[in-house]
Amino acid sequence: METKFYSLEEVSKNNGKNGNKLWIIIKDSIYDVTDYFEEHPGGGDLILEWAGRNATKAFDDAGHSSDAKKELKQYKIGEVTEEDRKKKQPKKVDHLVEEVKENRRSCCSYLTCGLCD
Ligand code: HEM
Repeated sequence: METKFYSLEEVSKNNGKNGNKLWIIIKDSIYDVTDYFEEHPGGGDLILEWAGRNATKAFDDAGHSSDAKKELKQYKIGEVTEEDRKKKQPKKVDHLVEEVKENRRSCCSYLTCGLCD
């Protein structure tokens, strides 16, 4: 079967919301996990969090078994266009908020280091 190519923008529309499909990207391949995510042994939320986005790192970090990697293959529907493979996907806002909170915390600990009572 011929490989279908989708842009990151098209993938991002398939975010599982408002009746849209739920697609995720793992290593430039696109997977339609609409009918799978609720059966996911690690819980549906873990997959939902990556809906319409690149889940490669999360998938690898979870240390999936070879069976899990085999299972993944059956959901493949296409690949990211050559053009878009080089593009970085925008970070999720939640992550940025967390980063800001972290920075603020280290700022506060600096101010309350005990030297300026
Ligand atoms: C279609 C995509 C995915 C498939 C087919 C899949 C499959 C599986 C399978 C079969 C397991 C059971 C353990 C194993 O065999 O490794 C598992 C566990 C797990 N998965 Fe996934 N997974 C997918 C996506 C993801 C994503 C995107 C994440 C992101 C964080 C994730 C996180 C985890 C975690 C943390 C566990 C461990 C759960 C536990 O042991 O309690 N998975 N997954």
